[in-house]
Amino acid sequence: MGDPHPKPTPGAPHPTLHATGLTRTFGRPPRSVDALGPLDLTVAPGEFVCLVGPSGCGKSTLLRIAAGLLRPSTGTLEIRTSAPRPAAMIFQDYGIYDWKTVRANVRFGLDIQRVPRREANARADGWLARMGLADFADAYPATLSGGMRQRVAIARALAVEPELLLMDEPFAALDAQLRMILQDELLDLTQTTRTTTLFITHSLEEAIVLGDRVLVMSARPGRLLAEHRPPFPRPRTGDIRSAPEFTSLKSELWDLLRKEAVPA
Ligand SMILES: Nc1ncnc2c1ncn2[C@@H]1O[C@H](COP(=O)(O)OP(=O)(O)OP(=O)(O)O)[C@@H](O)[C@H]1O
Repeated sequence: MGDPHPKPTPGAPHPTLHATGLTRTFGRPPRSVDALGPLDLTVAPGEFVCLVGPSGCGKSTLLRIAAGLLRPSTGTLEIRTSAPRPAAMIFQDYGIYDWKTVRANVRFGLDIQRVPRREANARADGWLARMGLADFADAYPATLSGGMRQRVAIARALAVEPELLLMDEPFAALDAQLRMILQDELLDLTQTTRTTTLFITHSLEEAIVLGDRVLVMSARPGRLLAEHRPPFPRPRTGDIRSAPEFTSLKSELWDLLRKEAVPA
């Protein structure tokens, strides 16, 4: 495996994430499972890339490799950052700590980075305010709704000002209405911060609303089948959901996905 965090060449333009010939197999023959690839992927700085694909096609595997939680079987995945800023990952199960207050949860990554407490609290409070959670800084997560907990997880990930945001179905467990609200919030946030994002979802609507590019993966082992650029200029808002181009792109993507989703 290549060094996932190589030193950038000064002044050289570079993609933030670059995967080449990436594969991952789990287990040993005869019981091995080819989960992913081969797959080549480049995500440019500031780009928001959405990945859709049938269940079990290796999406989470790709994200875990990108997060440095899993090694590829072959190929390389490089993440180039211009500053020692981390990649932040949000899983669909939120991963927030019930025994910490909301503020302490949001401050978590900053504490690891040894940001002084006063500054860390101020940054955490700033993100809580942006996520509409200012009044809940001293509350414990158990007292929050699912959507509020998810916003805490997003605030925690963004508080470290990651150069790369890795999101694995972050809104999957939410009801449709809340999901739409959080999509719009994320759209607004990432268009302001220009955070490079790799976002996994089962929802084609979500992918089209959020993505500069929507990549469609094949059934396992997941390879890239197609790439679409939703034809909506930025900054965009959730209003694009009612555009005719939105509906036609959605049905085009669904046609592709339906062929892959049918079990062999
Ligand atoms: N640790 C593991 N050991 C063995 N097999 C694994 C492991 N992790 C994933 N797999 C297998 O690899 C394949 C891809 O899994 P992965 O979770 O990446 O898919 P996915 O596209 O994220 O699925 P979903 O959309 O259902 O969340 C699946 O067949 C899964 O069973």
